[in-house]
Amino acid sequence: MTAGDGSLPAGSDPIATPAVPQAGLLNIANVLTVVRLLLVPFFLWLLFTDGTWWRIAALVVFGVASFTDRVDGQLARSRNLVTDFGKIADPIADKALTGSALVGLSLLGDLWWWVTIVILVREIGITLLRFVVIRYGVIAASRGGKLKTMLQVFAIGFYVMPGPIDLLRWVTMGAAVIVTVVTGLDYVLKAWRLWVDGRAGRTADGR
Ligand SMILES: O=P(O)(O)OC[C@H](O)CO
Repeated sequence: MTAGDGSLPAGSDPIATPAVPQAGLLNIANVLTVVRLLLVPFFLWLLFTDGTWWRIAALVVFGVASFTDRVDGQLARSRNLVTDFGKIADPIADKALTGSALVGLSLLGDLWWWVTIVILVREIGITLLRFVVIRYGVIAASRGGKLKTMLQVFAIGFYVMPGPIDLLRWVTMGAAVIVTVVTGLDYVLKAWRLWVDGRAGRTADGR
């Protein structure tokens, strides 16, 4: 979505009124989203390299990439830099980062596969569901969805972090899985309501 269409209000002086700034594709929020995507293969390379210091390096890269997720959203909203590209690329970049980390950890034997599969099914399923109901409305990220992302990031961080912190790993990942499933079901309910209301609206219009 652009910041505006750049047109001037009726009757306004085109010389005295400054042009409405438009959010270009190449803005700081989108650049951070792309940086996050580019960090994914670098993170995986570090994760699969044997040794404690490589693990710490992977943790740092994962932390930086996750931090860009917080910053780009805030910048986009506060500086009116929301674009269609950002709306689509931002959640994809989030899910590429957490999804690849989960698959990487399971491939290394550090994380149970069922955890990775449950989270991936929810994330991919809800992303597809959003596209299916888009003609009836947008299912925006809920507070629960944001909490879910935060819990996933901390849980993955603890799994990447070297050291005897298994209890911390299990507790945070357990919480992440529960919130992931519950928010997924909540989105399914929202999608169902949108679908039913949308179809009812279309029938009432006679279309
Ligand atoms: O649960 P979702 O799919 O709405 O994702 C939430 C976002 O990652 C929050 O930034």
